[in-house]
Amino acid sequence: MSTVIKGGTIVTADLSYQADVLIEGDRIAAIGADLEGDTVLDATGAYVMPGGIDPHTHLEMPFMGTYSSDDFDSGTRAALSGGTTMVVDFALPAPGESLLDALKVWDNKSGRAHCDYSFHMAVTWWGPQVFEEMKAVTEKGINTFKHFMAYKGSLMVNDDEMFASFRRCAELGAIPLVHAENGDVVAELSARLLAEGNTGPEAHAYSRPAQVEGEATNRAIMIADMAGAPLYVVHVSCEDAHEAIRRAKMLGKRVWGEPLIQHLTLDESEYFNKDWNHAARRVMSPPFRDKRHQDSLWAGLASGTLSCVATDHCAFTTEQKRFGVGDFTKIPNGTGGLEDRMPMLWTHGVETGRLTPSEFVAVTSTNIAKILNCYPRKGAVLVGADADLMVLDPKKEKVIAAATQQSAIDYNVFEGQRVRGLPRYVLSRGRVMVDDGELKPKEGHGQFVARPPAGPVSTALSTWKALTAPRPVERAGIPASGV
Ligand SMILES: NC(=O)NCCC(=O)O
Ligand SMILES: [Zn+2]
Ligand SMILES: [Zn+2]
Repeated sequence: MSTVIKGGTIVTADLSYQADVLIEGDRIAAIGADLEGDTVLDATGAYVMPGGIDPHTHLEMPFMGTYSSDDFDSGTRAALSGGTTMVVDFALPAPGESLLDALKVWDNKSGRAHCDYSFHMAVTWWGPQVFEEMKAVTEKGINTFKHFMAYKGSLMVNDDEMFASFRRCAELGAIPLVHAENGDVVAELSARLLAEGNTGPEAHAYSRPAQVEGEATNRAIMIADMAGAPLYVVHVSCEDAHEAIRRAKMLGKRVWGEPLIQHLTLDESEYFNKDWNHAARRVMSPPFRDKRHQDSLWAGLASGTLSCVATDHCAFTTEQKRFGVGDFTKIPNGTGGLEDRMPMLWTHGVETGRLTPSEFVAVTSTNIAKILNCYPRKGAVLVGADADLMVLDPKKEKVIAAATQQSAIDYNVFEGQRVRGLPRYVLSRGRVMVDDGELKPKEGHGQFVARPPAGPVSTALSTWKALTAPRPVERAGIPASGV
């Protein structure tokens, strides 16, 4: 059985051109004019592009006394319905737990996935066992390790632990990721705000000013540089963090920054809404910022100083959010966005002229596939690549509404937004998952995508670090051993 996508404009991270795409089995078999196949998908007037890759999701994640409500079933249905064909979730060992045991738990959960997926491994504690197991984790096809610099008392790791883990990443050809907020300062500010009677969701934003993110981002960059590892900074929300990344990049450091669609399009005024539920539903870390910070993020995407747009999809129901009535520090942190990332970015990015269609492809798919070392299997429209594709109809539009979403929660932070540029078709390894706008999911279709270590950037950086490493100066008559 073959499928041909006919009459569309192929958009990749560097080119736009007219051609048909022939798919045989899981893969793209040919790209060219007048191709024939058993099934024909009409892409006239539409763009054929790599399916989105969301590098930052938390599906069924144990967090703040509960579990995020979207699992690999509802979460990947939401992904596909918005044109995302691969998600990368975080395996999260409890402090003291084996990394390999945590991986088994995530393997079990992901059996329900409708689209392909991979994992990052979180480093939530440090010791010889973690050091050893990191190697085994990379051998299982996970080349990224996440570190929380916030959430003091639960997931947070300290600088010495981060330095040790980053060094291990460098040795293994892996990439450390950081949630960059100064957890000590956040804990202090939170306690003070509560003591002063600031208990509502707006205090969440006050407790995490841009400085806590800027400081932690810069600290992580410097620690990674000293450890000889590249660095990926998740959910960059502000100019302070972007500035640190931009500066590091200009100095030749290997750093990537990931803004979220939420921070690009929603602002801090949400936290001052008189409706407690409205404000609490938007509580996430880092919090939403103001227009100056949003402009900085958009500029970063256009200029290339920021690399990928993610969602950090971590969805909690209103009932779960209400755990924090009377104490904002107990509101589960997280928002949804998997279904909305691509249409929101197309609408607010491409339709406004902030991004070109090729830049849209780069920041939603191709850049992250390269960083995670699964390109060109993913993130490409090339012969031999997985047929993970979206046919985006620039004229198709809808109004975002919780009532019609795939996500299991009872609201949507983008409720009421009119978006254009919706999927006409979405294919996951050749299977049509969205057919003329209608979702046709298949539970269990998703497969794990193994991502080997020692990608090109890690290899180049370790070569450079070896070349510039400290070495003794040989001096006549002075033995190196001091004897
Ligand atoms: N971002 C957020 O508030 N929740 C999910 C966990 C994390 O990424 O920090
Ligand atoms: Zn985070
Ligand atoms: Zn996250």
